[in-house]
Amino acid sequence: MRLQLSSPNNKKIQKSIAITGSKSETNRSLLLQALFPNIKIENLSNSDDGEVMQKGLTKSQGEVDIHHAGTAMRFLTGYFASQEGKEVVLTGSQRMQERPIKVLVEALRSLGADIQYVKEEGYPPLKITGKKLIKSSVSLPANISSQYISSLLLIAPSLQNGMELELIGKITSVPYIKMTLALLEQIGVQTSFEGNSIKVAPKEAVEGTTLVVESDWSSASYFYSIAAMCEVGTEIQLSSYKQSSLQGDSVLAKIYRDFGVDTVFSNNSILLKKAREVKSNHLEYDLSNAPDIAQTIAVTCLGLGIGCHLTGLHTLPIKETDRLAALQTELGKFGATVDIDSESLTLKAQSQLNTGVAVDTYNDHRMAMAFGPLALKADFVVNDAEVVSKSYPDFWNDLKALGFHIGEL
Ligand SMILES: O=C(O)C1=C[C@@H](OP(=O)(O)O)[C@@H](O)[C@H](O)C1
Ligand SMILES: C=C(OP(=O)(O)O)C(=O)O
Repeated sequence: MRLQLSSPNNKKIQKSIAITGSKSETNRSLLLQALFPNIKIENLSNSDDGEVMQKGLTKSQGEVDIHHAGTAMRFLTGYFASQEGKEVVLTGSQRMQERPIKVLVEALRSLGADIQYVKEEGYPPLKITGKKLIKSSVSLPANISSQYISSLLLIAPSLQNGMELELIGKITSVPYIKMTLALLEQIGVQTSFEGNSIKVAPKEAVEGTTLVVESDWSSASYFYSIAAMCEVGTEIQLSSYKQSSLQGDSVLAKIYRDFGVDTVFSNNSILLKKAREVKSNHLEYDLSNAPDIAQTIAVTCLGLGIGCHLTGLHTLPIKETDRLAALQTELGKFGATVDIDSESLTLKAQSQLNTGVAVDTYNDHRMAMAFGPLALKADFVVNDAEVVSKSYPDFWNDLKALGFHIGEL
């Protein structure tokens, strides 16, 4: 699906949008529910990633295909490895077969798991023969993906002795690890995280608990970007959010103050208010704790003619696409000068945007969604726009509700 995007007629937007549940909280909660059936979940994500996770958890034999969902791939690897009697081949899209999983496989093997590579060593698909895992101590590198750590933590309470993890090297995407631990605490599991050591106590059963999934903060980022590019006086209300979030991307409320957007928390929602014009012409952020909002911020800067230097982006090359390369190419189509290295991106401030651009999305929902708000500044085309369903299927409809002109080509 190719979409032609152009700006709303009125750039002082006043609207409310309900956003689907966090895919990260959803996929953790679903796994915990599979282990402890007394758990109930509210505000589940309607995303593709949530759906493949839900479906995957119902299988005990044969092939389980999780498409592009990194969390489902990593979390189900730990789950199936620890389920005696289940035997599956866990696979995903072509891109998923290029996203590394060796660190997790080695860690699980050291706990006694039986996992074989079906094709290339270190990458999905995986043949997993579930076993009762007896050991409880494991150490693993922590600088590649926090999802490996969360995968282990999620099964930890179901092991007879719980788990002790030693994290090696600099820990990346830390808020996602803390989110996993917080959800374990919510179901009554004892955990501790000190320095590079995490401990999780075993738990035989969980009393009836309801996990209420907060809406997705990474999805909210696109509305922060819209508010930033709109006229002063714009107010966009998003639900359901809370001030003490488990999601690291809630740092958006702080970051977007630099773009003139204030956040007011009230009654389970946030109000994004474009309160003032931006004064800076260069901004710098370390996003190692919030990698999923890097694309949004880079595009906001482009739209506002602000230069930026974004660091802590070492995980971007192994996400849905190589996001550093993809950003350089697609920002470049609008005339931007972008330098990248293995962990950073630098965008030069510029005031003019090229027209007649078609943005490619590389099977990456965030490439499509990050560029969407830029229609406030220039008309352009988005290729393969349906990719948004990975985390936010209603994205284009919600943009239409804000007044964006969106037509299928
Ligand atoms: O645990 C999670 O839910 C996630 C962790 C992050 O991945 P990395 O830890 O690989 O950076 C993030 O990018 C991803 O969208 C979701
Ligand atoms: C990196 C992402 O997803 P995952 O790793 O779960 O595929 C994302 O949603 O930006």
